[in-house]
Amino acid sequence: MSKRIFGLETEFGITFAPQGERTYTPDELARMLFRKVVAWGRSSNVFLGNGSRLYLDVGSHPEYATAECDGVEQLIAHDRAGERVLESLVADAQEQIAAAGVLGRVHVLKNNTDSAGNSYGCHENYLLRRQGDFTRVSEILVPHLITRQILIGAGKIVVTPRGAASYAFSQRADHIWETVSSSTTRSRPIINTRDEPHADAERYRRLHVIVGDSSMAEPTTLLKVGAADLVLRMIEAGVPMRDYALANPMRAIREISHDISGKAPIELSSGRTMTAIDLQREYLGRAKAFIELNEKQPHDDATIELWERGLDALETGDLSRVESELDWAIKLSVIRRYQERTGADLADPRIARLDLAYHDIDSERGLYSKLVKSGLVRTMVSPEEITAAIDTPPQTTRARLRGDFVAAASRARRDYTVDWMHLKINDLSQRTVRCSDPFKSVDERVDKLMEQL
Ligand SMILES: Nc1ncnc2c1ncn2[C@@H]1O[C@H](COP(=O)(O)OP(=O)(O)OP(=O)(O)O)[C@@H](O)[C@H]1O
Ligand SMILES: [Mg+2]
Repeated sequence: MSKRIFGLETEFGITFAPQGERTYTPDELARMLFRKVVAWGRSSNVFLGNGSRLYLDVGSHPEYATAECDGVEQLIAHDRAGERVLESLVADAQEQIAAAGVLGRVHVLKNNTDSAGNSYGCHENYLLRRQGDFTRVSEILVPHLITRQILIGAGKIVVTPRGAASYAFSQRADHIWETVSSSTTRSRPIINTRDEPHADAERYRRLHVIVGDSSMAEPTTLLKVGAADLVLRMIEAGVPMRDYALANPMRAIREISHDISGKAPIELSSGRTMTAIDLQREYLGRAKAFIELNEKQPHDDATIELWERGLDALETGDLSRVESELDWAIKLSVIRRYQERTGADLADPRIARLDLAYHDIDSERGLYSKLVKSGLVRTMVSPEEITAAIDTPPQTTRARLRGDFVAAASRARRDYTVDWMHLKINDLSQRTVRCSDPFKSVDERVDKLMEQL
C-alpha cells in the first residue's frame, strides 16, 4: 500500500500535586477534566470536530485517538493537537479546583507507567489490505517491534525494590506479555489481532500495534511510524526477508529495554545471536534498498536518515547525535546534565521528578516544552499546524466527513451519533450513512446529510 491510513491512540496519566491538605484521586480528577466534554457531548466518549475521538474508559486514563491521517507529518500535528485538547481540559479542571478553594496543580502526563506500577498505552493503527498473509506480517514485524525500542523508546528510570536505579529504553517493555493475541488488557500483546478494521472488511484490515511507548519528540514519532510503515510496505511488496524470529520474545523485549548499550546478544530461534542494533541494521538496510527501487513516500528520507543516525549513535556511544530527537536520549542527556550539576544519583527523587516532568503536556511548565523553547529539541510541525489541527480534520481522509459533520451538527444543536465509520442525525428516520472507505474525503451522501442540518 503506497498511501496508508495511520492513527495514534494515546492514554494519558493524571496526577494532582497538592499544595495543602486536600488532594484528589485520579478518578476525581478525571471527572473534573471531562466536565466540559460531558456538557458538550452528553457523554465522556465523543468525536470532535477535528475527526478525533476523546474518551474516558474504565479507570482514569483519558484517551485521545487521532483522526485517520494519510501522512506522517499530518499524524504528528494531530497527535500534538490531542495534547492541546487535554491541556484545555486541565485549565477547566484547574478552575474548578480553585473555585473549591483547593491549592495545587493538575498534571497530565504523556507517558506509559504510573507510580503504582500500572501501564497505559500508545496504540498505533496501520491500514492494511485484506489480501495477503497476516501471519507473515506478524512474523516479520514482531522482531522489528521488539528491537526498535532502542531508537523510539521513551526512556525510564527503573528502581529495583532494593533501591538500585538504572535507565531503560522503554516504558512499556516490562508490561507486555505476548507477541500476538486478540486481548489488549489481560495478556497485553505486541500486536492485537482483534479484527475490527473500521472500514470495508472485505478490502481492509487494521493493524493494531500496542507495544509502543508514547512519544513526546516529533522526530521520535516520525521514526516510530515511518519505520513501521516501511517494514509493512516491504512485506506487502513481497520483499524476501530473513527469519529473525526470536527464541524468547518476552525475555528479549525486557533484556533489550534494560541494556542501554543496545549491544547485548539476543538469541534467535535459528540458534544465532544478534544484538538489537544488528537486527535494526538489517531492517534499515532492506528499507534503504527498497526505497531506491520503489515509489517514495514524503516521510521516507527523513525516517531513514534518523534511523541510521540513531543506530550510529548507539554503536559509538555518542548520544549527542540524537539527543535533540529521540525521547530516551533527550531525557537521558537532561538527566546527565542535572547529575553533573548536582551530583544526584539516578535513584534520587529529584531525578524521578525530572523523568515525569519530561512527559508533562503543559505547554508552559512541561519540561519537554521548555526544551523545545530552548532549542534543545527539534520539532517537525509548526505551532500553527498544531493549532489548526485542534479543530480542522485532515482534508484528505474520511476524517474530513466526520469532523465537518460533527462541527455542523453541534453548531445546529442537533442530536447525532457518529463512530469511525458511521454518521447519523438521530431525529431523522433517515438511514445511517456508512463511510467504509477511509481514503474517501468527499461523499455526496454526507453532503445531503449536512443539508438536513
Ligand atoms: N481503517 C483504519 N485503518 C487504520 N487506522 C484507522 C482506521 N480507522 C480508524 N483508524 C484509527 O484507529 C484509531 C482507533 O481508535 P480507538 O481508540 O477507537 O481504537 P479501537 O481499537 O477501535 O478501540 P478501543 O481503544 O476502544 O479498544 C484512531 O486513531 C483512528 O484514526
Ligand atoms: Mg483506543
